[in-house]
Amino acid sequence: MHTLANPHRQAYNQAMSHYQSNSPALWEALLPSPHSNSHKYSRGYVLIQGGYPVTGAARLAALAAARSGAGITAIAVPAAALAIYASQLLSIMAKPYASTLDLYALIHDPRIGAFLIGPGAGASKETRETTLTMLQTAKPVVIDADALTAFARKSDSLKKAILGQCVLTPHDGEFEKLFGLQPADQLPERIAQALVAARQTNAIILLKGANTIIAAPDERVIVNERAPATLATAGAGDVLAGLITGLLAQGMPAFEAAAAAVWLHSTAAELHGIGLIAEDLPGLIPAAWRQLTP
Ligand SMILES: NC(=O)C1=CN([C@@H]2O[C@H](COP(=O)(O)OP(=O)(O)OC[C@H]3O[C@@H](n4cnc5c(N)ncnc54)[C@H](O)[C@@H]3O)[C@@H](O)[C@H]2O)[C@@H](O)CC1
Ligand SMILES: Nc1ncnc2c1ncn2[C@@H]1O[C@H](COP(=O)(O)OP(=O)(O)O)[C@@H](O)[C@H]1O
Repeated sequence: MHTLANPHRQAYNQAMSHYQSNSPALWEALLPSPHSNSHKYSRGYVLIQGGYPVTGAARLAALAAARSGAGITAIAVPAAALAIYASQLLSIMAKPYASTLDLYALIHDPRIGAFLIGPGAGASKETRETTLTMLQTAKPVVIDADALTAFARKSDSLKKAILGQCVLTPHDGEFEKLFGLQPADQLPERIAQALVAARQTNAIILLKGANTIIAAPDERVIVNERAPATLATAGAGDVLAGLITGLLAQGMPAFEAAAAAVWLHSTAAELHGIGLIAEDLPGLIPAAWRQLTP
């Protein structure tokens, strides 16, 4: 039995033999594109849990989801925070909820294609329960930031709850809190740990860093080695989470959606160059997309 702390030699070998460097050839054919008969709902509806008092993170994620081509992006916001969210959103909708029941009613809208929870959500019991409610729909769910921390050392309960496609997007600190193990520095060990975590949770593990590892429960691994260090800036991870969710809502499979999002994110940062802040990234996603073969 492989464990995160002690991945078996076989897991190392698998890691190194399976690992592919991120490139459009691996996922380009699965990217969504609009059709002449598309309408906004058919292009994918993203629902993001918005937090309070940390409100910027969900808005950054929402901008990225919308720029990925999702037809509708909405943020479920606590009623007390509606004015804050609405004051800086135009095409993105803020959907207020006054109670947990209201929030769960928003989550059960049959038109929703994918969920994101975590950016600015607060690492609380409420966040954990909302995550479980999203997972119960069996629709794709991206679990990021505080929603990962809300399951600190509870990755078993997460596994039991994952019914559909799910992407977990930890940085090293979040990986450690969730799985109780600090990711290794060396790439082979990191890949092996991400693979074991993917198998243990039955989710895609996207372990962020200078090299980002995307590992699937069925042993597939992609490593993104081309991210510029300017991405080490507050909110860049929130943008990435929104981008993945937007691609999932448009029907892209989770492993490829994660790899494509990481590639677009790196390319957007490269196009900007020095002085990048997270706000710059969503607007550069279309230019990054245009770098792909038409
Ligand atoms: N504009 C905004 O509203 C922003 C909100 N954010 C939100 O702020 C909350 C806290 O996010 P944090 O990422 O600070 O999470 P945490 O506060 O949970 O974890 C950060 C801790 O993990 C440690 N750590 C270890 N390896 C790390 C790594 N590779 N990268 C980052 N930290 C590492 C750090 O030393 C730090 O103590 C989240 O809800 C997040 O979404 C941030 O994303 C930044 C932008
Ligand atoms: N040194 C680095 N070089 C390249 N990319 C990096 C580096 N450090 C972090 N990144 C990327 O920047 C993003 C940071 O995300 P995250 O740590 O979640 O930040 P935040 O929570 O502030 O949004 C991730 O996509 C990560 O892969």
